[in-house]
Amino acid sequence: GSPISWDSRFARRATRITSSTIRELLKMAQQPGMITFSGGLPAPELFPAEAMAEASARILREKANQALQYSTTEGYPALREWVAAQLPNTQPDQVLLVSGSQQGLDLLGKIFIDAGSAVAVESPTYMGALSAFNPYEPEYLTVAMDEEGMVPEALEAVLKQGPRFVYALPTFQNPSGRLMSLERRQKLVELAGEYGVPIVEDDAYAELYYGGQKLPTLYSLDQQMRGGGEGNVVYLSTFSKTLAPGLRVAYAVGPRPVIHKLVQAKQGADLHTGSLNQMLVYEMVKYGLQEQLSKIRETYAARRDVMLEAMTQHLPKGVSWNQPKGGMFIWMQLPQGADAVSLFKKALEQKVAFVPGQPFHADGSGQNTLRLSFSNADPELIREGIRRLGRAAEEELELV
Ligand SMILES: Cc1ncc(COP(=O)(O)O)c(CN[C@@H](CCCC(=O)O)C(=O)O)c1O
Repeated sequence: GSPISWDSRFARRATRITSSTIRELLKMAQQPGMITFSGGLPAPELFPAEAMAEASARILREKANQALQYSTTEGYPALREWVAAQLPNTQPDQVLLVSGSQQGLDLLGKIFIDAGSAVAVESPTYMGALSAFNPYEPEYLTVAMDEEGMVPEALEAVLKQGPRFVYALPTFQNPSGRLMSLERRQKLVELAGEYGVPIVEDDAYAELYYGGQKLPTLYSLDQQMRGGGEGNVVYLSTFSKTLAPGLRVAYAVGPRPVIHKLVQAKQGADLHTGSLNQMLVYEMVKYGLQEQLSKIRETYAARRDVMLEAMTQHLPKGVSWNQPKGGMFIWMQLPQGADAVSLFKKALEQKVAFVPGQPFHADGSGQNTLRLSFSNADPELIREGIRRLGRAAEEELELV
């Protein structure tokens, strides 16, 4: 018979499933000699591999059955308790361990989004969230930001349209690096409460702050505003940026009805998060992560400073960027009219890679923006990579 046209056989939602720009670019950046600032990858030299080797050997010697058998969807009890203890007024039965916060985003899309539902997102926002939500066919309402985060007037105009939830990254936002001010956090929680719109707080970079003190989570501000009780915020965070992303262990915390529904959705997705990996994560965090966290903060802050200095030295005028106080990313704007994808191609010729910014914009804008990750290259590579980027940018901007 005639060859099968699979495209015509896929479900309608499959047409909303496209490849992750970051993952595709990471593949292209595999070329020898390439310096890549693409993925938000932790520095591998900081993985506590030796301690993990000992801990996993001990787990397999002493608790092989629990580590290798099917386990509960909710997650490893001791780790649930540990996570609950990190957040105010939170019980273990409000915690679900997930296979990366990426799975948390997918499950949240699955339980909250119908075809055509309005979903409020920042502009720009984490493209992985858009990839997770897209198959459920939402209509995105984008909320403008300034350096302090979402602009309240823009947020209120969007909340009035009754979105299923607001997806917010208040702490060292991916991709913009922005830190939402306390005042804006309070405003967001108040307005969302007033309009009865749940908040999904993605706090992947909570611990990656370089100087300055931690600001309260939306989750805790919401608790305070309500004087305790179950709030309006589903909180996501992960062990990927502080321990190891390859373990795929993260967590969702929130009101019991939401967590219960997420558990049911997860049962149909992957039954449960890897048993051994959860037990290993618990062994690594039960005595605290302070030593690991201070190593990470010191290393990433230094790499950020080297990149910022090199950018000042090598990038042509007309290019602008932020000074992130934490996280892994520097967010750059080319002059209006310049095209970051065209620059990306010239940069590949110079053997340097980054992530063009348009895929971070749910409304398709952002053609002149790009994201650079500073976490996964040593200072010498960062200087050389930015020198190369400067050459590519000179070429690109001559044409504008
Ligand atoms: C805001 C935000 N939320 C969730 C995730 C996914 O983290 P998990 O490892 O799934 O916990 C991430 C990870 N984003 C990285 C990782 C993607 C890299 C890759 O696809 O390999 C990035 O933006 O480059 C994130 O930034």
